[in-house]
Amino acid sequence: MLSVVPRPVLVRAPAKVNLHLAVGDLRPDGYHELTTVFQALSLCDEVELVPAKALTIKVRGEGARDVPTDRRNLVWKAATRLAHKVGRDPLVEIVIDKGIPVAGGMAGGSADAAATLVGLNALWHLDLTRDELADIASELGSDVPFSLHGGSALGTGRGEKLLPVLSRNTFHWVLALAKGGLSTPEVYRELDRLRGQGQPPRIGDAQKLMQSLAAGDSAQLAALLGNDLQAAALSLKPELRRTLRAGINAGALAGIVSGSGPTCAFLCESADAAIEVSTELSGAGVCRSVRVAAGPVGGAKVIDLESIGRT
Ligand SMILES: C[C@](O)(CO)[C@H](O)COP(=O)(O)OP(=O)(O)OC[C@H]1O[C@@H](n2ccc(N)nc2=O)[C@H](O)[C@@H]1O
Ligand SMILES: Nc1ncnc2c1ncn2[C@@H]1O[C@H](COP(=O)(O)OP(=O)(O)OP(=O)(O)O)[C@@H](O)[C@H]1O
Repeated sequence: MLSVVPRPVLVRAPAKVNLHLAVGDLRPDGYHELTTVFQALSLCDEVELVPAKALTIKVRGEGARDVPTDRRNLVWKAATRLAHKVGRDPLVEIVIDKGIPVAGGMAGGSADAAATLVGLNALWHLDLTRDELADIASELGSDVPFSLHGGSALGTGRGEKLLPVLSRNTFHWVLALAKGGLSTPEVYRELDRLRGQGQPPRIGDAQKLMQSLAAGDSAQLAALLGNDLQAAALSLKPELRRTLRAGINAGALAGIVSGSGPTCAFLCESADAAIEVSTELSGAGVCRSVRVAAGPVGGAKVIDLESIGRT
């Protein structure tokens, strides 16, 4: 008897940078109230899903050795939670190809979780709406809803409540990947500690920044980038100060720690400028490696295998 080989589903999901990350007070549930403006970047993870006899996870690519392949992986949680909701067993092999730095403050695990939700929705023909997927996403992590949403968005609550933000033009970035990662909860704790000592000053509101996005003006946007977690990330990894200085010296319009760090994101005037900055920065010896990226791009989405030459 002929057995039919199941077709895999391939999903691509973007990294994010927080253009504005205003951290409010610590809530009783252990999260901080946020006002953040996210932008999804062309740096991506790819997640391939295929029916299997049991739930298994394989990881390859950027930093794969540091990613667990058991129930600690956010993808495991995404698959089991979705399967439970729809009353089936998560019998699927999931292969994650990492392009997003691990523990880099760019929502790599969240991208994979969002990709898994989108991928299983397709593989199992569930027809769940984006809103239904977003509800499950918010149970998995604060950044997961944005990884689904993509584009540019204003995030409130713990970052999971999203409103789309108008953005004109493409923005060009250089990302400086650090040696080693930072733990997100530790960075938030460090900010609370610094605030307990009366420092550092808080960034203001996001109105002007959103206007600069709507105008598509990168010079204006550069002047308005802000991240309350930056002081905490710099306190835990002081060498990032050199990285931020080196990006500016290399010709970037502005540099910022991405989310909880330690990746530093540099906004550049154009695609050509980003290539020049990346070349100079990689020669400066202030980071593990550099990447060029553009944003905004869309959220987690299924890739047509034929469109990439796979039949
Ligand atoms: C730094 C950011 O990437 C900015 O977008 C996010 O706030 C982090 O989002 P995430 O990695 O999805 O984080 P979660 O998995 O939801 O939370 C991990 C931990 O980070 C801290 N956390 C996270 C989000 C938030 N609004 N306040 C917090 O204090 C909490 O200690 C929490 O236990
Ligand atoms: N699919 C995954 N990819 C990467 N890390 C994962 C994954 N699942 C679990 N982890 C664990 O989570 C930790 C943080 O990973 P991740 O790459 O998501 O951090 P991050 O990009 O800093 O997240 P964020 O920006 O959302 O705070 C890693 O150290 C790793 O052990």
